[in-house]
Amino acid sequence: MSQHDGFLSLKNLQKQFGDVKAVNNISVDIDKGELISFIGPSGCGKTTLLRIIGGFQEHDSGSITLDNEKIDHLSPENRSTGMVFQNYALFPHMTVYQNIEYGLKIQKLQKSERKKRIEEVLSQVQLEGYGDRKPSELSGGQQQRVAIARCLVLHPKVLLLDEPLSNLDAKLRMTMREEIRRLKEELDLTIIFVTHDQEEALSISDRMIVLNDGNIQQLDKPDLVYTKPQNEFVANFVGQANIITGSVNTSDGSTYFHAGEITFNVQDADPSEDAMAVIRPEQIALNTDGPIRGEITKIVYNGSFTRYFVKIDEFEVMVDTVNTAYSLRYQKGDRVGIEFPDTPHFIKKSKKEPEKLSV
Ligand SMILES: Nc1ncnc2c1ncn2[C@@H]1O[C@H](COP(=O)(O)OP(=O)(O)OP(=O)(O)O)[C@@H](O)[C@H]1O
Repeated sequence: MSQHDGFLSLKNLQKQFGDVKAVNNISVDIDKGELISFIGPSGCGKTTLLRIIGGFQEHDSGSITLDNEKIDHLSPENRSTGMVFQNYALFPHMTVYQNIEYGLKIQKLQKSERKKRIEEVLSQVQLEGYGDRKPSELSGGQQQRVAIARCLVLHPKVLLLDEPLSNLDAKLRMTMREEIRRLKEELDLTIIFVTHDQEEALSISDRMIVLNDGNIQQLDKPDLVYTKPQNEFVANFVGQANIITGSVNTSDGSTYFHAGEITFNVQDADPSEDAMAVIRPEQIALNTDGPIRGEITKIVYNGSFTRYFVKIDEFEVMVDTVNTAYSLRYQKGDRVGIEFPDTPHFIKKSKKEPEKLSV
């Protein structure tokens, strides 16, 4: 094994359905105890990739190793991977206890050992005392915990979660994110977490894999995906971005980026390239007397912050301002000064026109 092989190692995984390359030559090394999310728009291949790892979908080529063992040829039950499905897939006629016991019976564990393990896992997911209930007598969040408990009780090496929180309301989603992080820390679990929700991926992951059309667009820690997106797709899919296209040139030994009235001093850009500056809405400030001026064309109130759309020459930028008791409020039609960050993040201009994405 090379020193780069991870606890879970995916090598050149490939899966094609007809003409669609659902998973296109994906290689990733995942560490033990790491929570890694697969994120991307509908149809980008995240569920297919997860199902391949869990053994529910055959791949065309490539290999998977887990804890130094090649697992490609093993059936799902023999892989030491536990999959939690989006709809939980609990048996409705069985109690919580029986649902969790099911896999242990298949493994032919003795009754006393089963009881010990079930009590332990019910405590881990904070459902002590719920063993006799049927799934229909539980809230969505509690059903989710049972689904996770049913996997954990089998002591999997990797937990595979397919959009696990999508059926829960916004508040419960936040609680369950913390619960999943707590379980990961307490049990040193390795978790793969599929979601299309960028905010969820940013807040729960140790690292995230942004996918599009079966390809990895970026694999990084959440803060780097957000602050240093590798391309226009990532900049648009994870968070909201002002993407300003400009020209790069050199004068007096320094390299500059120009877009209309806006000029940035750029350290690393290649002067021969068209570049794009990626500026998050909260990185721009509005003031009353700055030199770069624009007009407010639209205002969207979001509770904790207000988003202003500001037209400067031929382009428009989004600006988010936190709503404090002291923040200035502007009106539609106001002329304002616009303060850009000193050093925005630059990406190379995409060769093809980006797809329009709804996020
Ligand atoms: N069994 C199948 N037969 C044919 N095509 C499939 C099959 N499963 C997936 N696909 C196609 O493969 C691509 C990736 O699908 P996949 O379900 O992995 O995407 P996803 O990112 O999980 O999407 P979603 O968020 O909508 O679940 C899509 O174009 C999909 O239509």
